[in-house]
Amino acid sequence: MSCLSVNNLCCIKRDRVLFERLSFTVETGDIMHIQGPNGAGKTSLLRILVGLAEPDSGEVLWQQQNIRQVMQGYSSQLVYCGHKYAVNQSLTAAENLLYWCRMQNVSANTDVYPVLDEIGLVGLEHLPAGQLSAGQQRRIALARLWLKPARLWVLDEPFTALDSYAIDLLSRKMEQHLAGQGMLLLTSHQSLALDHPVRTLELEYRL
Ligand SMILES: Nc1ncnc2c1ncn2[C@@H]1O[C@H](COP(=O)(O)OP(=O)(O)OP(=O)(O)O)[C@@H](O)[C@H]1O
Repeated sequence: MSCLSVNNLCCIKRDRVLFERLSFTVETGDIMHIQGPNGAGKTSLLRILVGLAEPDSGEVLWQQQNIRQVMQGYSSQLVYCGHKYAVNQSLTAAENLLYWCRMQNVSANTDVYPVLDEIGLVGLEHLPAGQLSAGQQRRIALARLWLKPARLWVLDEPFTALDSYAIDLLSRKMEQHLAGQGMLLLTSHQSLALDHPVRTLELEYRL
């Protein structure tokens, strides 16, 4: 049984059809790398897949049910990191993560400091996120993957702004997630260096 099924999706923005009749399934242990030129519709697709946007037609099913009908259960099994950091600039890294954990119903006892240590933010934890570099802010956003147990990760350009250490750390984290029966959909303009077979979905830029 497919965990995620995408059936006949169509997305139109400003009279331009980004994609139509798009169908695929994602099973346990699958990683799908969504590729395509700037403006092809990759972010638009991810936003539909996580329920932040509606398709013009078609449907997204989670365990055979439309995500609209099972949004609460679906969200509990999902971590979405958009291409913007979604990090509050006035809060520290730890405050951002604790706030996010509360929003996501992740255990109130969650200790974010071991995660900050693992992702290389110790020593910076007292600074507001707005005073951190782009790569450091990206690390805060990606720390969510360490904090919430979720079967499905949907990541929009997760490697952007990361240095080689952080790219390697995230790549190993992705491999662990997939080996543990997780699923991953991501966009990336960079090629992936993962010890796991990668499926690709190419979106064309349609005029
Ligand atoms: N809210 C919106 N209103 C109108 N047009 C939009 C909106 N969001 C996206 N678009 C348009 O949809 C097209 C696809 O955008 P999208 O962000 O999905 O592309 P992408 O493939 O993710 O690009 P990139 O590789 O640059 O991140 C673009 O032409 C964009 O201008």
